[in-house]
Amino acid sequence: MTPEPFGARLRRAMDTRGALCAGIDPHSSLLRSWGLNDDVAGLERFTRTCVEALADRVAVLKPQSAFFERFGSRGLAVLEKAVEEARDAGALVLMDAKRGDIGSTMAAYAATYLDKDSPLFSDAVTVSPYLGFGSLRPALDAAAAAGCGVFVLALTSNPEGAEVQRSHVSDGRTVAQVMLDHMAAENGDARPMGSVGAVVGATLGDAGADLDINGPLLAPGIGAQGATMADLPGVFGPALRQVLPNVSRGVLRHGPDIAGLRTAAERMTDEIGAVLARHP
Ligand SMILES: O=C(O)c1cc(=O)[nH]c(=O)n1[C@@H]1O[C@H](COP(=O)(O)O)[C@@H](O)[C@H]1O
Repeated sequence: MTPEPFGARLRRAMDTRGALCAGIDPHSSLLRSWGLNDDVAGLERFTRTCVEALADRVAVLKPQSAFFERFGSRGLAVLEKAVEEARDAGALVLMDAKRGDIGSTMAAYAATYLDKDSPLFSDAVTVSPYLGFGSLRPALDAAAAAGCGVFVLALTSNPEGAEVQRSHVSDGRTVAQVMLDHMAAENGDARPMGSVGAVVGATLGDAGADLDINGPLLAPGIGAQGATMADLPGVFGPALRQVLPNVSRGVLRHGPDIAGLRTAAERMTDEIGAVLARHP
């Protein structure tokens, strides 16, 4: 049986649970502020609390792989368990791995995150196209076959990204626009939207790019990096309904109290709902 495409699953999750992607980023400073040690036991406790508080209510959970990898195999075991439990509780899991490599190695990354028999099998994964969009082909194909998604970095939230992403290619487009055009071609006219998403920082002020890719637009940068939900219409314009705002530290700093985490996530979800209501 063909699996339901990620774009359709995400659209439903955003429409029913609200458009929020909550990050699970176990920074050592956050572990300490939660009264936990910066060790595997602290990581496990932190992660379990996030999943328990949020997986049954937010549309998407985005664990940042690096914070788990830094503890080696025992950190990865915590991540594997979190992915499984979060998916069981109804959240879509977007693995923030930002992988990008030559095609043959990309196939191994695809097998890691997008093969249903892998212990880290996730609903979607973040990838970097800056080895050339075509290098992502193994991940794009694996995602399509498994009903998964791929979020491709386009215009990142950090100020350093512009020197690469805003530079121009010979036909006058920016590098980021070339990537966005590839994403639009991948998504075609899929309904309700395609499964290839773009990452576009909420911090950008004005994206200055054509974001009409018929796919989701992951918008990190809200909260700790200074952007707010109210900035989203200015950045995304007519593509606002495709936007999936990501908040990590802005929610996590309200832990370890489960109710505190839930209230923070609900407030963020309500804020994006209010922004969408004002910009129908
Ligand atoms: O792909 C991402 O998620 C991402 C892309 C980007 O351009 N900027 C960005 O901040 N992120 C990630 O989004 C999260 C933002 O975290 P907070 O700043 O704590 O909300 C981190 O996990 C980043 O790695």
